[in-house]
Amino acid sequence: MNGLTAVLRRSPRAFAGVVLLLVLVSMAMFAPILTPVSPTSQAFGTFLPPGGEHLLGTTALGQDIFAQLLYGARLTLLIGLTAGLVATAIATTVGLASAYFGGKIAEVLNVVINVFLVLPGLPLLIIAAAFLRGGGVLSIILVISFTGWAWGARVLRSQALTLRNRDFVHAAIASGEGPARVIFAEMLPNLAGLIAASFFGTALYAVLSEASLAFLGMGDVSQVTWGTMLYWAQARGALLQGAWWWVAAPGLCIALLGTAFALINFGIDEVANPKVVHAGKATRVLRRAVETPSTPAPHSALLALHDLDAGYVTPRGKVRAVRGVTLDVRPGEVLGLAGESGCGKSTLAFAATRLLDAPGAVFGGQSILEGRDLLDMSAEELRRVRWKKYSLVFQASMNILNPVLRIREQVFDAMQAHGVKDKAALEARAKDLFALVGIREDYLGAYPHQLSGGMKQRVVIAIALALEPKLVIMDEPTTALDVVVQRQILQEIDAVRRRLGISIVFITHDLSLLVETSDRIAIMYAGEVVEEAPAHDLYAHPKHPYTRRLMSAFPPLEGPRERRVGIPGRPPSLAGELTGCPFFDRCPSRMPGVCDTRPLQTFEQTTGHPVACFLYDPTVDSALKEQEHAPLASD
Ligand SMILES: Nc1ncnc2c1ncn2[C@@H]1O[C@H](COP(=O)(O)OP(=O)(O)OP(=O)(O)O)[C@@H](O)[C@H]1O
Repeated sequence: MNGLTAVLRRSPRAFAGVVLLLVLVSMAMFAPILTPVSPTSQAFGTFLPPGGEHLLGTTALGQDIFAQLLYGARLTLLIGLTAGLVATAIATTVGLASAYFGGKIAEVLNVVINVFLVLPGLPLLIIAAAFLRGGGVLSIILVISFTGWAWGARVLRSQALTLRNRDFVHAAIASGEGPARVIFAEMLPNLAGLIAASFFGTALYAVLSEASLAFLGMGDVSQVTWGTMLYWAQARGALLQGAWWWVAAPGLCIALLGTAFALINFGIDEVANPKVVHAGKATRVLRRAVETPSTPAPHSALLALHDLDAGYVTPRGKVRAVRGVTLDVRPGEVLGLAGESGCGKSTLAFAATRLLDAPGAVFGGQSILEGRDLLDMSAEELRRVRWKKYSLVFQASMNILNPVLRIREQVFDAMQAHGVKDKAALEARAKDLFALVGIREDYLGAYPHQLSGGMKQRVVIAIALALEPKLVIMDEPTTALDVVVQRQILQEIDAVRRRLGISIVFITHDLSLLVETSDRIAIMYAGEVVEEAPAHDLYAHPKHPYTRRLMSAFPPLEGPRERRVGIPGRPPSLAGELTGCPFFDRCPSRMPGVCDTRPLQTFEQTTGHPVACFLYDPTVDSALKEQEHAPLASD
């Protein structure tokens, strides 16, 4: 309704079209009031010209043309609007299904669309009408719908294909929404303008087709429509008899109806705001969650990764971006995950939550959440647990917000997909969540483009928290925002964590930020976790040479400002097998003959502070450990 008001307010053409359509509809509705004469009554003189008793004259059989026009509007409109509706429904279903499902289903549907597109319209219409002759108005509607849906399907499919790849659709799928919900609740509102345009276009086609069929005598000529009026005028030689009014009246009405549809169509095009329809750049915020525990995980870990191996299958072979990672996330803690860009942090997050899409793949290992291996779950089990047990927030995740849905609906969506139906409960929860992440509740009624980046990111965090998952994985959730907003959001995340007692995995390359916000920190390098320790311990006593280097690359939390040094060299390629320590080439403490030849191992000198470095291997000679080396590789 709001959409219609907007179209009418902003487009004079649409306004004119709607007024014209209303006039024609009123003619049909109020026909008995507007004329006392029956359209089939033959009680008058033949071929009487317009004027006097007969406003638009009479036919060869002495019927009143004005009465025929009013009553004829009923069937003509009924056929036009119903056929438009049916054809648009077919076009929308076929177009969206083809875009959503892809693969074999799309191939079959595309063949069907293309076949209907290449079949010549009018002959097909005539053959189909001849086949269904005698079926009355219903058969005419069916014939027109059957021949008129393919163009709309093709246009909708193209637009839906671009939507299908938008992040908010990926996010909706990941958050457990089924195909019907994704198609109808997420994609369809974005296509509303196009669907409406398709409807009016098809309705116009239907009116013209009905007129053509009737004119050719293929329709039900015993009924009064504007088309059959033309048929009888032609059959009785109206123009030869000089009775132009018999042809002009229905002809003009058909033209006016066509104009009304076309004007509305233009108006929708004008108003279908590209900012809204094509809004938003990228977004990568996904929200997900996991199901109930069957057995408690070892070490009471909430999430336990065991020897997780994951990466990408490329034409040149496998990229092993995550290499045998074993890591626990404990209840209620913030686990920070840090490392240089490209070390596999995001791949780890996606693999652990089973969200790694092709060409990504999990090559082995386990990801056990409350006793259940996520990697072993069926799609349905996974759908049930995602978002309810765990959720994810990614960098620029605000782009998962659907640009044409109000924020409220999108916050509700998450909860509704997991069974919360009561409107009052949804509203109350949404308000609570907004208070939690520091947004005024009146923004629930806003559209995403009315919010700043920081607010959108908070909305996404609110959505990720909607079902109070036990674990929220945040992959650079604030990197796209300015420092002040970043800090505020991080403080709020921490407050939420304390209040709800959830665990957070916080991923960033900013180690100093992690030291401030995390309970424990794991350092990743070349796909492996090379050091893991309580945040304060890691800050005060970093053990791995890589961690030390990483630490010195960031400003200290306190004390005078100093020039920071980067880490010379580059990480190794993850495409091949790595022998020994992956940091060997860049390590100032490397021990040739040890670090580059032995399989990497983890040593735990201090409890709770394991480190994958031979400097902590008690079997290695301590004299060897004291040598410093310049890095082999340089930037
Ligand atoms: N689609 C892909 N195909 C092949 N390799 C990929 C693909 N996506 C990522 N990689 C590689 O996987 C490795 C790990 O990437 P990932 O994005 O997980 O790292 P990251 O630590 O999260 O980096 P950043 O901090 O920049 O996001 C990188 O070396 C990257 O080049």
